[in-house]
Amino acid sequence: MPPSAAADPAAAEADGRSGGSPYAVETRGLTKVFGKQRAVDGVDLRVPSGSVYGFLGPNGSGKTTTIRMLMGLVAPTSGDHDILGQPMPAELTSALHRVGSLIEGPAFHAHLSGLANLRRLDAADARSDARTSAARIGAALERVGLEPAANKRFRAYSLGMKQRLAIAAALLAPRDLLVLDEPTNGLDPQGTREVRHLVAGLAADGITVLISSHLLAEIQQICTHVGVMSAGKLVAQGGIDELRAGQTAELVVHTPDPADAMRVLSTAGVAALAADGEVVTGQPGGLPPERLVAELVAAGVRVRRFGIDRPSLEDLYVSLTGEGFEVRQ
Ligand SMILES: Nc1ncnc2c1ncn2[C@@H]1O[C@H](COP(=O)(O)OP(=O)(O)OP(=O)(O)O)[C@@H](O)[C@H]1O
Repeated sequence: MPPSAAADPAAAEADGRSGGSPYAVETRGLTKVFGKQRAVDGVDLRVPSGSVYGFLGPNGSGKTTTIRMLMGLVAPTSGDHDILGQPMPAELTSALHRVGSLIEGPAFHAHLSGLANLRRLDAADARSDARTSAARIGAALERVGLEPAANKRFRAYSLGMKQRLAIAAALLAPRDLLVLDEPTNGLDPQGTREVRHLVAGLAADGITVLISSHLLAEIQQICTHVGVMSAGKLVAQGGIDELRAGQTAELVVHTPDPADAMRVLSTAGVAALAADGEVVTGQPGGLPPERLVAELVAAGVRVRRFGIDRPSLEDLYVSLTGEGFEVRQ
């Protein structure tokens, strides 16, 4: 099942995965002030159950602080939130045993194998049942594709394998929600692909995933929803298609007759017209593109190139955060 098919809040609500709420995470006015700085400022996060929610924003925009508040690791200055339909922090214990997280990353021992590391972590968890430990560890290793390397020492793992082991540690118990803070940070392209593939698989199993990143390009292929943070505020949030559809399309005409093109296009209802050399841009009105081309040609305008571009999600991200982006596969 693709992630988008899993993102069915109604189904999640009906089967009780989110305690009757359509959201796996919902915050209301979540705020954290450090001294004079509002690191997180009135954030209303809505992570639909079954979604892969990309929590995006430049370094320092408040993602980690938000995630730490979600997981009860730091107290909000104001605001409140529910996790899997349970109010926090009142239901911290009952909600959080269904939530796996990768925030700072568990401390693994370099000289121990992946398997031995997971055994140690499982034994250290007071809630875990020793009788089912071997089966749960085996299942977690299988889920992240590390059984063939289970007996290798941690220090021999690639960066991607190390990160997959950290995700396995978060999966030692059955989870409805997985919260991953910058899981692709510092990974090479291969490691990034491994983590992306793993997250897509978990989403297909019906686990809601909240994944933060400062690089949209790294995670947008697997996200059904995104939220964009900038300077402590959530500046955009929604389904990927919905956000893309909300962007204004731009008409671009390449012509050696820019003045005539602007006159014709203006009459045809194109707004915000501008010319830069032989390139004319504007916001198309109600007329379909073929009519605009016909009007230009009929008026004797020489059209060398004509296009209507919908800005990409990257354009939206850059315009919202003022942040450049690196394209990494
Ligand atoms: N314990 C703290 N004390 C004081 N300031 C803090 C503390 N934790 C975070 N901050 C500040 O709050 C702001 C938001 O930081 P945060 O780590 O949440 O951002 P981020 O988006 O996760 O960025 P990064 O990806 O770099 O971690 C930053 O300016 C940071 O310096």
